[in-house]
Amino acid sequence: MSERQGGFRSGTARERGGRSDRGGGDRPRGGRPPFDPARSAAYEALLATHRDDAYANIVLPALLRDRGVTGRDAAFATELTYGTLRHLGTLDAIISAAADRDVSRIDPPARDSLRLGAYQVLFTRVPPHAAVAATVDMVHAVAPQAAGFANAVMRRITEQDTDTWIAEVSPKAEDDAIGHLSISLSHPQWIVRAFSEALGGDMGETARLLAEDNERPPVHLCARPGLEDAVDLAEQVGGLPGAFSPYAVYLSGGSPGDIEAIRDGRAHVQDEGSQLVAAALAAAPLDGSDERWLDLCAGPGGKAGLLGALAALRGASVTAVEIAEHRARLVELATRRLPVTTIVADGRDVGDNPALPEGGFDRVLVDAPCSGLGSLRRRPESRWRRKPSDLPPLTKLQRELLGAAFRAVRPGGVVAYVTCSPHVVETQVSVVEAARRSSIQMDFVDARELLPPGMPGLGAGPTVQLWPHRHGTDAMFLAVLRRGNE
Ligand SMILES: C[S@@+](CC[C@H](N)C(=O)[O-])C[C@H]1O[C@@H](n2cnc3c(N)ncnc32)[C@H](O)[C@@H]1O
Repeated sequence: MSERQGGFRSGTARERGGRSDRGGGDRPRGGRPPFDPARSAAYEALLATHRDDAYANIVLPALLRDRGVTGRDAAFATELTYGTLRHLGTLDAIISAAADRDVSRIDPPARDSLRLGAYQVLFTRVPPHAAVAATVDMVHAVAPQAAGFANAVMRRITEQDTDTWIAEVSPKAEDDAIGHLSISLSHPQWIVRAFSEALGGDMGETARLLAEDNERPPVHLCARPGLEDAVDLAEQVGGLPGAFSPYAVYLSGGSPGDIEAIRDGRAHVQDEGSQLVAAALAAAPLDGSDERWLDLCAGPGGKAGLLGALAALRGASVTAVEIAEHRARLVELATRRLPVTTIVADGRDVGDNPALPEGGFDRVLVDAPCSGLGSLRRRPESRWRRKPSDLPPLTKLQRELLGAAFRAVRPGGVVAYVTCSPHVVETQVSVVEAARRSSIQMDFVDARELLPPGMPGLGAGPTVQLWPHRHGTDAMFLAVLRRGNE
């Protein structure tokens, strides 16, 4: 990468004689700007997310690995990258005010350096003088002509605390509640509007949700029923059993890949909400046969792993359908030694594909492709990448897949419709529309009764919306429908 594109010179930070202290350090003799490995990795990762549309959670670990950045430096790089991406809306508003020009008019290399610098000053404990020095050094390296400008902007940013800046750059809540939350809690306006609609217009609760999206997400494990016990697993990993799912364990640190139970297929990584909605399908009461389960959108296989373990306990089996070949392979890996058959197919081909006969299944899961607005805390850049125009093709697909699920389930059998999005267009509207358009009679089952007793904040039913700020889970939506006995 050339200097003009904003990349650092080749070689690792250490090779270039950089320092790894978080304060940015002194300029080394010889006048060459210092680099520290954490900040340079964060800078490159940030650049890649908008230059190459990269995913931070893929590009950053690769950068850290390639450069041999580990331990505290790796943790700091991760905090800088993810934190800057999550708070980008707030940071850009403050940088624009401090620079007296819109961020879109600042060259990308200087802009990304300023974003990282402003994040350190406003949202971390890095001493402001160290954040300023490190940012100016970074700009010296990636956009030397802008070093004086960056110095002035950074110094202005340190002149006020975070709350004062936010009050200055965001509209007043009483004048523009959506605009206020959008800037102060760093989400695009259309997403704030969608969340507030799903929360019945409660702006206080919307603010709590947005704030939760800006936190580092927890890692949840699923102890596969019949193979591992959640309390035992919690002890093994030094974590805590989950609050709601009987299979959940909250991991407090360390890498899931190092856990023996995960390596040998007794457990897997899965958000607790995702566990709850998959288990709800298995919990729905059923008259008659209960042997053939179908997961119509299975990749990468989190829910198929849990359903497969539950099916094994009951002598049932799961057909896992996935349209993308590489994701189907992930399902196969995730369900080894479980009674799960994975097929690469279009889930809408029920009745045309011999593996997907009409009326051939007792329980069907549609974990539909969706906007993913319910897991923004896990994908820090995605709130800026998603657009309202993504929704129409997704909702069309959701309704078609649901229609196929209605055909696939036998009379008296149950269908669970799940999204990792709380957007009402993808949740309530999709499910009601699909039921209305289908010639098959489908009746809502109260999904609240299929979740662990005593779970708070489940609303008035029959569908359920889980929330990060209420339940500590991703914002999973669940509707359960039973096919009429024609
Ligand atoms: C939300 S993800 C499913 C997550 C999965 N159930 C889990 O828990 O790991 C949706 C999946 O549906 C797949 N998909 C999209 N269109 C499909 C179709 N027409 N038929 C089958 N699968 C489809 C996507 O490739 C994606 O892997």
